[in-house]
Amino acid sequence: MATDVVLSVRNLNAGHGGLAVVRDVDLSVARGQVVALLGPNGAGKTTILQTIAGLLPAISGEMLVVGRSPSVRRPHIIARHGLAYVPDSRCLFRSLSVRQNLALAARRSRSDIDSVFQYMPELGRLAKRDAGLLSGGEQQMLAIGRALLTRPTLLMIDELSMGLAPVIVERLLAMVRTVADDLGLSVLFVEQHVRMALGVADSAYVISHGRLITHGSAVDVNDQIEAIEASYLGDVSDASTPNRRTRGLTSEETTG
Ligand SMILES: Nc1ncnc2c1ncn2[C@@H]1O[C@H](COP(=O)(O)OP(=O)(O)OP(=O)(O)O)[C@@H](O)[C@H]1O
Repeated sequence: MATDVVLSVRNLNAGHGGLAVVRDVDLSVARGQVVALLGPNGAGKTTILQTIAGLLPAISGEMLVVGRSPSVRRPHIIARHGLAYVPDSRCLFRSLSVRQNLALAARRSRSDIDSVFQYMPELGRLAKRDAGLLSGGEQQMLAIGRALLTRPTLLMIDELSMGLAPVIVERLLAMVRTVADDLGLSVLFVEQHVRMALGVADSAYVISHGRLITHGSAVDVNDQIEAIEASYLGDVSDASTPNRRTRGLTSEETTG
């Protein structure tokens, strides 16, 4: 693996209970690159992230994640070596305060909690509030802040926009881009708001029914997106509000 590649996935077949839902997927993320993983519900995006994180076994294929091969027996190893994964459930300690949630993450890395507040001043003002009382956007910030305190080389975020209004998603995406640029962090994120995602990403992968249908620079994928939606992803004009999971990709034009 070239040193500037922090994630390399080749011919990945992955799924649940030995049944493949993801087939022959190739994917790579370079150091400092922000990469979007796009596709309709059920396409296999979460399965890919979970397999990369070592939470699901790969059926076949090769993966190097921050220089290591993920192992379901020891997923903490790649976490220790620089992978941070923010699942769509966010997994916060709801009865602990914002500061306590951050302190737990900062313990091992001895990171400075205040460095998170620099990027997310709202969280600083809410430091004493229980995580369970935060709004959805604030919870997502906390989940990302907590991940950043582990000083990752690669940050993976699943469904950043889950339950959030588009205006909040836009702010969070901009914040993620700024952090990536400032820290030289690589980011792989799953996002339903396609055009917003392409607005901040360097490159993107689009999957449908478990297969990669295209990838390229964000500009190139954006140029093809209408054809991609029409050919592979179905009509998005019936996409529901961004607060709900939708059948197709959510287009900002359809959600306001
Ligand atoms: N634990 C599981 N056991 C069996 N099948 C599963 C499990 N989790 C997901 N699947 C199936 O695997 C396929 C891919 O699901 P996955 O969650 O990876 O898709 P996704 O692209 O992340 O979708 P979404 O955008 O809705 O989160 C779906 O058909 C789903 O029903």
